[in-house]
Amino acid sequence: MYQSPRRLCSALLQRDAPGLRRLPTPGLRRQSSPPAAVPRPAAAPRPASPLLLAAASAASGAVRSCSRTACSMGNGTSRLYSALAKTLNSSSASQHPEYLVSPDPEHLEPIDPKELLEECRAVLHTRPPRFQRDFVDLRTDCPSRHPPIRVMQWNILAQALGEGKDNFVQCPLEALKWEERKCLILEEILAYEPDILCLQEVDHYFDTFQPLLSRLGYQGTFFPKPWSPCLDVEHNNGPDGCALFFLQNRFKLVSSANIRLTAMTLKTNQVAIAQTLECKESGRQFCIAVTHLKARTGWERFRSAQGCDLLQNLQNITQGAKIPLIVCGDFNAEPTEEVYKHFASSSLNLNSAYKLLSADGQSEPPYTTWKIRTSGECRHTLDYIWYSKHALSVRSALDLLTEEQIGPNRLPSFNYPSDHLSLVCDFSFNEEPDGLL
Ligand SMILES: NC(=O)C1=CN([C@@H]2O[C@H](COP(=O)(O)OP(=O)(O)OC[C@H]3O[C@@H](n4cnc5c(N)ncnc54)[C@H](OP(=O)(O)O)[C@@H]3O)[C@@H](O)[C@H]2O)C=CC1
Ligand SMILES: [Mg+2]
Repeated sequence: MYQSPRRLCSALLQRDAPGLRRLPTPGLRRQSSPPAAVPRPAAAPRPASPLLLAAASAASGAVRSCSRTACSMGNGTSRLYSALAKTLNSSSASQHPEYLVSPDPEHLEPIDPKELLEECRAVLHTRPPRFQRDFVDLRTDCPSRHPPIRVMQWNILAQALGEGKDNFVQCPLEALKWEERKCLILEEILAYEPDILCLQEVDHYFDTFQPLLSRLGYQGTFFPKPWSPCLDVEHNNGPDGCALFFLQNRFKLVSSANIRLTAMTLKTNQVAIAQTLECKESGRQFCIAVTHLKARTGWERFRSAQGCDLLQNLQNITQGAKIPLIVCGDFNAEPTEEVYKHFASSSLNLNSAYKLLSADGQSEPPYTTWKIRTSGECRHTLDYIWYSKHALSVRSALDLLTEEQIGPNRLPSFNYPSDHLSLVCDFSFNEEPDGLL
């Protein structure tokens, strides 16, 4: 049985990365006696229109050519609102066919994460406080010489699906307003400072996540679903898909593959991104992948086939497990499903990181998504972070929200932006991986 973890630690505080840029998150770090919720400090009121007007030019591309001289550092608020404000109507990814191409980071002015956080808080000042979650210390005996790699897995809920298709009957539409919900998503990312961010249901890549996260030092890749259901929603913002971001000061991109998953040799509507990264501190390479498998009951065999295809692709990329692997995803499958069993028994020697939060290390958490649809309450474990169990160790994992925190109306809510919880783990390389990875 899954039990509440006991070994709590403040991994946000412990996770030092000497010589590396860490994203400071004042006010979000743990206190010695953690409250159930993290209050947002009094925030400045939203700036007047001139700042929002400045946003238009930034998000429409001017930001890329805005030199330090032209945008003085003194006007940080203006620059941040420029980045935050929704000004682009990126109506479809067809406007941006080069999914792999990120703007040259040298042409993007860096954002101070603290300032971005303050901007988010200013937008969110009428919302209830965000929930407190703790990292659970899972450290094994073998200390690592290098700072851990923090990986975040999150189905952030596509804006078009949340407003148009998902039928979250207990969630008021007001709670889903993009201008505020995007700040809740950004706040969550800024709170946990992931080195690698694996997202599903991203339908605001080009106008929100790519420009902002690249200015925070991330390199991003987006692969939309070929027939995204978002496109059926009126006033959609383009297709949803998977996105993968990594911190450029920690990793070098070695190779990248956008994979359209097949099932029984047929091309499907589900995708994955797999990248080989090299750690700049240790020189060690590993593969990181993100996917979102087919949803809904009745599609179990289809998901299983998609999982087999993904495993085969990953086998090829890792040259039969010669480099370690981390696979993040919304698998849309409970641990009882065939696709889960394929991953658990694969020759790639994978383990599911969140099992380590259970007392016996063998049980998945009771839920990673919890929502109420017209059909009733849906509480499921669908999201996973798989890792090469011989080559990598999980040093800590972020605990899930409790039922009490989630509340009677479940997710999404005014406090939490998605129907899926984020999963966050700290990994380290084992110094001497035993035998085959
Ligand atoms: N124009 C065309 O020719 C085509 C259009 N399509 C469109 O795509 C859709 C199917 O695409 P596909 O990729 O297979 O989608 P999926 O069945 O995988 O689901 C799409 C999204 O719906 C969410 N979802 C899951 N269960 C429910 C539910 N009970 N009610 C509402 N939403 C739910 C899922 O969220 P989560 O993962 O969080 O559970 C997921 O993000 C079609 O319905 C159609 O709209 C598809 C093919 C061709
Ligand atoms: Mg969904």
